[in-house]
Amino acid sequence: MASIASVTKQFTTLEISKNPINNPSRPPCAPSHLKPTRKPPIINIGKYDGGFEIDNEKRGEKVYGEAADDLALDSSTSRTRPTREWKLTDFDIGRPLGKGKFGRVYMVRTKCEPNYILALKCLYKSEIVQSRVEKQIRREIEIQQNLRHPNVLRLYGYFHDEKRIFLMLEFAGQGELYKQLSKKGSFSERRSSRYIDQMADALQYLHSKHVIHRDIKPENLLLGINGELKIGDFGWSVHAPGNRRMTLCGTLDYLPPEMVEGKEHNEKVDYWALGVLTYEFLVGCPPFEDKNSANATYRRIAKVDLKIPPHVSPDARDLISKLLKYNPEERLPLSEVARHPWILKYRPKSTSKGGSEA
Ligand SMILES: Nc1ncnc2c1ncn2[C@@H]1O[C@H](COP(=O)(O)OP(=O)(O)OP(=O)(O)O)[C@@H](O)[C@H]1O
Repeated sequence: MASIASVTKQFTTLEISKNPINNPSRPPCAPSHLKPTRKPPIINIGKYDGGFEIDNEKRGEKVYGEAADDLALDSSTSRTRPTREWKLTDFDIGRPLGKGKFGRVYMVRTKCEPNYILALKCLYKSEIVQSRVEKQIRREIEIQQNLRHPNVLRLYGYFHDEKRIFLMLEFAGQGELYKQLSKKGSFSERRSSRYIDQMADALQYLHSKHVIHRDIKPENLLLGINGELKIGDFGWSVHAPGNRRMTLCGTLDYLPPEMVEGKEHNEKVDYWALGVLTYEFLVGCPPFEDKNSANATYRRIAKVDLKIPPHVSPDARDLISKLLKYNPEERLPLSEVARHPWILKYRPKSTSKGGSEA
């Protein structure tokens, strides 16, 4: 097992080469990965000063966004280098935003002017080593740090101390999409269509960068301050320049037939997941869910045993069934998803795809 010192060394020397992620080996997924536990340890990253809420106009603070490249890592060169060294004392620590498997996420504000607000994710190195996910976390950082898209959560940089790794993330002001879906049960056709439009755009961007996400599901989606969708978790993604990968991973309900059957797969796994997501938004549960057993779900996926409830509109039904095709090559390409009547019907005329009037 790797030592904390070796993880520290990895993060000290983390640099982005021209082809950084050419060996995305991952330990075979145990069933526990397919059914993630949601009981992370409680970890403190330091003094909590009582917190602050966003009130940008009054305080003159900026929410860390597209224009905040002055604080981000400089990726203009092939070897990404920090434009400055960050440390915990550079931030005022605000309210906790949530807990993950390896640590807590806090809203923070940079002490230096202008006062940017962002999310600081703290990961304990000992937990990472214990769970043997060093490579996975490293890959997640390498991938996410190089992505720039309005519907992909930005990772501005990272720093670490002896015990912890801190990720400087774009602040997603409206929190988790999953929570809203649980609260509402399902989304309207308009809202679902707006999200799927943004997802398709983000996935097209990722695939153009040879990144396959492989773990699209509501739990991995956040919402920005204007309700725009943000893909926020790259823990299972791979950088696959022209390669097909054999490893089985992803969330059970979102696995495509080729992965269930242990076959090779490519970026079209994300097309399938987009179909599952569309269904779950509209219906409130994933299409092949079988609460009796995982095997029953696998069987339903392999047969593409798809039953769409009658309340789903014909256009949405058409899109779902064109994405949920057994043969990956027959799945509707993302460029055509963007032109599908169900997407065009709800796309605002004048605005870009970035926002969502949920
Ligand atoms: N950038 C962010 N902006 C706002 N809230 C966030 C942000 N990142 C995370 N959160 C909140 O913090 C919680 C924990 O996030 P984290 O990414 O650590 O864990 P997770 O995605 O729930 O699980 P896992 O540890 O399996 O990745 C999220 O569920 C979310 O509520």
